[in-house]
Amino acid sequence: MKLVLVSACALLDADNRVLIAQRPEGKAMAGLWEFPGGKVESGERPEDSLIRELHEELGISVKIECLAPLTFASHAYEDFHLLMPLFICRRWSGTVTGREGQAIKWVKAVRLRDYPMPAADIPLIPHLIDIA
Ligand SMILES: Nc1nc2c([nH]c(=O)n2[C@H]2C[C@H](O)[C@@H](COP(=O)(O)OP(=O)(O)OP(=O)(O)O)O2)c(=O)[nH]1
Repeated sequence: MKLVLVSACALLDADNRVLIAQRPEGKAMAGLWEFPGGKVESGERPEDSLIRELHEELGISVKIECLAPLTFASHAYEDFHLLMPLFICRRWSGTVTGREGQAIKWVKAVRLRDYPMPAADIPLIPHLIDIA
């Protein structure tokens, strides 16, 4: 099966709220709430890919040293296997904005289960609760 590498980030605010974004209509898994990020392109480091996506999707600038690895998802979807490192980030510049029209929300880690997320993300929630 095809292995797809996706970098994702849990942005955490001063109250330990986590940022989630809603996948837009027309995309696979539309309507589900996800951690910002995206596919790592060939030749790209996962961290650089994430920094690029955070800028494109949310309009913020993140320094590589502000990304800390938390855990990863390894999940078999029907048509591909997802390997997704999850970083956390508490420091960025700029204001978080849904630049691609996506809804965004700051949510307490213990409330993440109230938002439908992709199957791969469910096992990540306890890790975020642990650090909150
Ligand atoms: N960014 C992100 N993607 C996730 C999460 N959980 C999860 O299963 N995914 C999946 C959804 C997609 O299949 C893939 C991320 O791809 P993407 O958002 O860059 O690309 P896409 O689906 O828009 O596809 P494409 O049009 O770029 O090919 O990882 C998550 O928490 N965040």
